[in-house]
Amino acid sequence: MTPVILLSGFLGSGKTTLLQRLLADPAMQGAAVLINEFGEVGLDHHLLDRIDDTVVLLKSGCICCTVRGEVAEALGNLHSLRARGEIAFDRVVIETTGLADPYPVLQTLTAHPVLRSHFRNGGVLITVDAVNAALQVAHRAEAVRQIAAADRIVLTKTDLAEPESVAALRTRLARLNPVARVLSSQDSVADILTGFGPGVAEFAPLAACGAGCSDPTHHHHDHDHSHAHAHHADADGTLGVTSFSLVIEGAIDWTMFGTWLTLLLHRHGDRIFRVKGILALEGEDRPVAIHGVQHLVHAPTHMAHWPEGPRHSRIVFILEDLSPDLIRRSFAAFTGLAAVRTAA
Ligand SMILES: Nc1nc2c(ncn2[C@@H]2O[C@H](COP(=O)(O)OP(=O)(O)OP(=O)(O)O)[C@@H](O)[C@H]2O)c(=O)[nH]1
Repeated sequence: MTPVILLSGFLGSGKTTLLQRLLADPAMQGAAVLINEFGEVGLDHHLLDRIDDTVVLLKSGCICCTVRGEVAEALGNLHSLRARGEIAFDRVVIETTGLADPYPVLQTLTAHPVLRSHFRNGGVLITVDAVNAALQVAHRAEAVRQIAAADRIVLTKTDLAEPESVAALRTRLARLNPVARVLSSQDSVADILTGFGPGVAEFAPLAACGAGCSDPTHHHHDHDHSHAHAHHADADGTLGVTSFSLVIEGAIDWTMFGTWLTLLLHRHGDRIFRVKGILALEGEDRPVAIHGVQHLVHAPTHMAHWPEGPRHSRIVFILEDLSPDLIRRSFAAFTGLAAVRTAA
């Protein structure tokens, strides 16, 4: 039975960064990877820098409400390819969207008539952002569900947070999920992986079930249903959580862009869960990856090379109750650049 590790954690909490580290470890050389992102434009597979037949990008959408079938299909395909000797893998890592409830994905594994005889739950690894988690846990049930479903929690960005707030977060996490082991992204991959992969026990019983309960034994259809709709713009005009992207032709001036992004997140960060993008910057041959999470702007990083296709800047936003138009207008007014295309 091939173990399936579920890697989840709220938007921007460091899943792809951790995955990249894990995949570089010899113990994970044989891992196949499924990536699911919220929104129309997937960037994570580019940011991961590993492209082969064992990396599968699932179609956009929320893994917990729309693409369960796709997870099953993708796992089924991987299994068939391996059975025919076309690829090899000894475990699978699924990186879910930051808004996913891990439980339905695990349910897919254990309930599917075919998959259940080839794959097993290899553990739930959750990244928790030490800078933003307090806000996320207070306002987003998904963040609580992910923590409650964890076998192991990796605290990220402890290097950017005050020690007292990290200590308070650890106390909060222990209350939400007393059985998960909590490590930090500063820990070695060996420590993070110990107890993971083949041979791991089935996932631990959950404690501390409240509003964000993800205990399988407490899971009801009604709960699942309302949760699914909470991700999307409501029919009555309430915006809800929306995703859109800006595509910009031509090189961007970094100083101007950085100032715009900082001001935008300063003003609206509570309602901007995530900004990430690949930028074509003036004077740079290589693309630059940018990340923002709520009020936090991360240092930009150079990517190794451009992904295939036109070398346009692409910036993805995930917003709550904020109009994409506001972002578009603000971007155009500040930078003087109009997006050539936007996807809602
Ligand atoms: N300083 C610091 N930055 C980190 C750490 N972990 C992640 N980051 C940064 O956080 C930003 C977001 O990281 P990602 O790995 O893309 O987060 P993600 O959870 O995959 O994001 P989504 O898939 O959009 O939900 C990037 O700029 C990372 O470099 C950490 O431990 N310390």
